Amino acid sequence: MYNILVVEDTAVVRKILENLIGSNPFFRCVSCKDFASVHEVMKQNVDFLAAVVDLNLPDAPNGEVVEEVLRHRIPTVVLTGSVDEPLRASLLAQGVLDYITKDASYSYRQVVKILERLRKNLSIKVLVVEDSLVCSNIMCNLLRKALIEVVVAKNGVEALRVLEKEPDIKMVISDHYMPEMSGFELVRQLREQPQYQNLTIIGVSAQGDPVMSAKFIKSGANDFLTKPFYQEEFYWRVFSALESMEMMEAIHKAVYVDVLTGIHNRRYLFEQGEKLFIEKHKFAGFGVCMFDLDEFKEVNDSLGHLIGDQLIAQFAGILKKTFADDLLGRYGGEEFVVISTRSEEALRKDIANFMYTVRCTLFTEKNLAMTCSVGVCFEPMTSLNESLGAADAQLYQAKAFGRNRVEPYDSEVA
Ligand SMILES: Nc1nc2c(ncn2[C@@H]2O[C@H](COP(=O)(O)OP(=O)(O)OP(=O)(O)O)[C@@H](O)[C@H]2O)c(=O)[nH]1
Repeated sequence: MYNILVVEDTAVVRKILENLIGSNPFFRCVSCKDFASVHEVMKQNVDFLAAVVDLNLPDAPNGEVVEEVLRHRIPTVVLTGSVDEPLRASLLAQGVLDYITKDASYSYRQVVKILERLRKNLSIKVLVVEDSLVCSNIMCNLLRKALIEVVVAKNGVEALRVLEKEPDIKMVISDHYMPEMSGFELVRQLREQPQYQNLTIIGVSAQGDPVMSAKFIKSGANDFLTKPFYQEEFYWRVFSALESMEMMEAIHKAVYVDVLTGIHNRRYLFEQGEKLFIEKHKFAGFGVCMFDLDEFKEVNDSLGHLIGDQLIAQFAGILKKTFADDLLGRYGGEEFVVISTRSEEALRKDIANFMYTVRCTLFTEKNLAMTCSVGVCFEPMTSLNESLGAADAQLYQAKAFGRNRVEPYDSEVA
């Protein structure tokens, strides 16, 4: 739960903000109606994710509250009746994150949108690639003020090294003119590699070359910024690129992830499995394993489907942990498939470990002892479907031979 400080003297506006912010399950609203109460709250050393403050309060008519909140290093969004250029410049110079005019109900939803963005930013890491220290510092400070973690590189070569070391970087903001490797070249090289297809890239360059933005976007960047830029433009371009990225992640999850277990679904398994099958000659091996819980129907029938669901999810969790380096998916109800490109020996060892773990585990709150059967196909086949069919036939054998075993029978994995 994140605390949000709301400072607003008009009761109606305060109520609207309290309702909008309070209806977000991640936020707890702490509201103050005047400057005096802000002082009191500040004495309590509460951690605030952000503050939404009215510029003019009866006991602080000249924006003193903004200064006070910023002094406590709280990211601040200012609410104001109107804003002209001198006010805008002075607010931004003070270090305000953004300002919103109270002219429509949309404004208040925009406030919540910014707060929600700040919350999500806590788990975002951005790489800034820029050879000019001044420009790099401007961008880094803006990103940090919006609670984004920042790493820096001075050119494209360094950026590639950083990205390899820190795979959790979600976005790259890159200048073009840099020694050793330019921004275009960096974008081009990144887009050639499969692991960087979903990386969000914003190109940056100074005015002067009118086709620079087109060149950046054609090389694979998602957006472009011309230096010098306004703080607002920087933030809204970065934020909207992050939102597009998150939307794509959500769509990907809806299409490819099984809701109950959180592991990949059958669609993903087949799509990725086909790719691996085509390239199987490049790998140490190609094994297809089919896992099925034994006498699982009995659990549903005696304890209900909710316990059955918990059991399936727990079972999938053990699979995920054991076969972390392989392609794993939920094939059907309580059937799971692992497609491995590791050596047969390595895969056999992990199947044996998995069987051991399942036998030692007590499942769900009912402490159920369960077993599973496994069908494995290590043989080279002419298609993925044929490999899956062979593994399925072996699974059938494992069930027929009494369950709780691996087929083809092997003393090491049984
Ligand atoms: N709770 C729950 N049950 C599921 C789900 N998907 C499939 N099932 C149930 O899984 C059970 C599978 O039963 P069977 O195919 O007879 O297999 P089994 O009882 O495990 O017996 P063997 O496989 O022969 O050892 C059925 O009762 C399905 O309704 C699910 O998502 N949640």
